[in-house]
Amino acid sequence: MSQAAALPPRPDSATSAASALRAARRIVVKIGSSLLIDAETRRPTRDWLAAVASDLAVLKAEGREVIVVSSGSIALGRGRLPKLGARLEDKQAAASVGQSLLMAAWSEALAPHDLVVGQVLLTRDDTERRRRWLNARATVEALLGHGVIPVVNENDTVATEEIRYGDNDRLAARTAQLARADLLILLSDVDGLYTADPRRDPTAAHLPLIETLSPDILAMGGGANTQAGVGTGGMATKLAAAQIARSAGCATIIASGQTLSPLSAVQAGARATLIAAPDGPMAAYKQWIAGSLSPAGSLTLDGGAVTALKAGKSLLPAGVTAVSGDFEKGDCVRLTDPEGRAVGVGLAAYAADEAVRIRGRRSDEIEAILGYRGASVLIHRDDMVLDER
Ligand SMILES: Nc1ncnc2c1ncn2[C@@H]1O[C@H](COP(=O)(O)OP(=O)(O)O)[C@@H](O)[C@H]1O
Ligand SMILES: N[C@@H](CCC(=O)OP(=O)(O)O)C(=O)O
Repeated sequence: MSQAAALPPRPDSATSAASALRAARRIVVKIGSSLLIDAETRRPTRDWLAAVASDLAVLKAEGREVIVVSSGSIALGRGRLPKLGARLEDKQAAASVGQSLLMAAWSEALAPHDLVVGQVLLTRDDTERRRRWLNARATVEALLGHGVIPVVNENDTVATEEIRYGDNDRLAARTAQLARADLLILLSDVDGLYTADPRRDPTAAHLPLIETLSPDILAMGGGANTQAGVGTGGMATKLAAAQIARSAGCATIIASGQTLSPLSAVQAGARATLIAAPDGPMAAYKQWIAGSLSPAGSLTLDGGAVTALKAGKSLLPAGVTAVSGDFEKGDCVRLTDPEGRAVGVGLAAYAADEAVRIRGRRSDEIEAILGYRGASVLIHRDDMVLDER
């Protein structure tokens, strides 16, 4: 078998946001524009930032590693250049100006705690293409290794619609996956998930613990929401993010950022929603597969195979159009769609040279081609972890 990175052992399953936060060792905290930026002045909310910085410093002092995913570049940039219009290049110019203001605000807030920040700007390709993924992961690891707090945002200055994550909830989940964090915290203007939008339905009930992201739960997120013109999230994107995080074995907390020290508040038991990480031997096994640092090769799938995998099927040789790398039977391989986008990873039931010979062929031809009767699938669904999006 090739080098599968051992995931850090996960803490015992937490059943509340407070216990999940107390147990977490690598934490991604996502902070939305509406919390960071005063809607009237369009400047950073400095007192709030200072209080959050103290919270982060406490976590760091406890030996936890923290990554911040911070929105706000576009809103801050627009605050500084109010004449900018609505064209893509205006938004990108706003992001360019605002991103440096954003980093300055974080740097200033964390400096009194002797904490250094490192700017990490990602586009979707950085988490979907293997080489860039490994590169981004190595950078984040190096920053954490030096005690730095990475401050991540989408690279809005160059990202166009086709290559955007689109919202920072998803970006934060991808960051948690990339960094193999055990906890993702989404700070919002609401203290968790309710059975319906609490702004519209006063009878909506708060849900403190979600163990399975069933279609019923996902439907509670409704559509996207935009507050005061400075945000693009909404509950739907938070649930989508939690789903991505879960696929990487990471729990998610949705909590209110509207108090001065939101992280201490959660740790002390403030109301929040915990979306627990998956449990059980299969989840642990899949986590181990997903944590495999260096897949030894890759398989390109046709569109039909991608659809079949998403429907829970195993990968048949017939759906594979190309094989690359030099992997052995049982090695981890990366799966990509016809456009080269990552679909997931899995353990190959055949070595690379055999996979080359049986790709595109029917399962009942395998024996005649290889001269022995092997598995009827190239990757069994139990040996596969798909990227959720
Ligand atoms: N089921 C739900 N539970 C909680 N909030 C919901 C729900 N459905 C919709 N929402 C809305 O989502 C909002 C949070 O999203 P948003 O303000 O876009 O977040 P952020 O700016 O933090 O990314 C809440 O203020 C609430 O009005
Ligand atoms: N990357 C963008 C933020 C996108 C976003 O999702 O914003 P928000 O809903 O405020 O978290 C920016 O920095 O302006």
